Amino acid sequence: MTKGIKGKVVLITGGSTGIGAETARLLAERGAKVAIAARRKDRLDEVVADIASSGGTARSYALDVTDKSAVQSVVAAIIADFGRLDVLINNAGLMPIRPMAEVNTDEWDQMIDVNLKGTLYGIAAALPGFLEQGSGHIINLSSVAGIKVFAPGGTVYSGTKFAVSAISEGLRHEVGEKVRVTSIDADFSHLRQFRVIL
Ligand SMILES: NC(=O)C1=CN([C@@H]2O[C@H](COP(=O)(O)OP(=O)(O)OC[C@H]3O[C@@H](n4cnc5c(N)ncnc54)[C@H](OP(=O)(O)O)[C@@H]3O)[C@@H](O)[C@H]2O)C=CC1
Ligand SMILES: CC(=O)[C@H](N)C(=O)O
Repeated sequence: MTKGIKGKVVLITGGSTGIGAETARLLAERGAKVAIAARRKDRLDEVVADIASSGGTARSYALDVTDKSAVQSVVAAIIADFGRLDVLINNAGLMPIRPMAEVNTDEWDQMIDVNLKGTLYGIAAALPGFLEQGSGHIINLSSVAGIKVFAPGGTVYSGTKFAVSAISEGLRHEVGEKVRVTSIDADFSHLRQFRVIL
């Protein structure tokens, strides 16, 4: 892979809002060809229109990252549309804040499905192609909550982010000679849209 982001094809999951959408705008401004994927196609299309009006290249793909075969299909569609994939940013994630004592197993499932399994499905869809082409970069959004447990309230969220950090480190050990693996321990961003606030 040549150095620099210009001309690279980058898939950003959770690109409809927040950090994903802003990253898409920034990378497109720097010359990347950006593919953004999330459930809300209308929001994705607004980001794509924004990028296009500034002269950048972007396409949107409706995607629920909890659907393993849909993640595979979107990666295949991006390769068909752009000719290749160079970078995967596993950004889709959610952080409902709630004490464990409330035992909201639906939210626990959601965080595990999106933050953890969604990240793994992204890796599963992109890694074989990256290994075959001998290059690629997988960037996983972890968190400071993946280093220090964010409790009370963010215990399960932290659990998913500890797992994302562990998987990133293990993946780097296993494939790091061919594929770059980065885990971003992001701190609080004003972009977060809190879905559940105590
Ligand atoms: N903001 C912060 O302070 C920090 C954030 N992070 C991490 O950064 C990432 C982005 O956070 P942030 O920008 O704040 O979050 P937002 O809530 O603003 O955006 C989350 C994105 O994920 C998408 N998403 C949620 N569920 C799914 C799903 N099932 N399939 C596909 N896409 C999905 C949403 O799109 P849609 O609803 O359209 O599907 C949206 O685009 C997360 O992984 C978060 O944990 C880490 C540390 C700090
Ligand atoms: C625990 C936090 O608020 C962290 N910044 C995150 O959003 O992951």
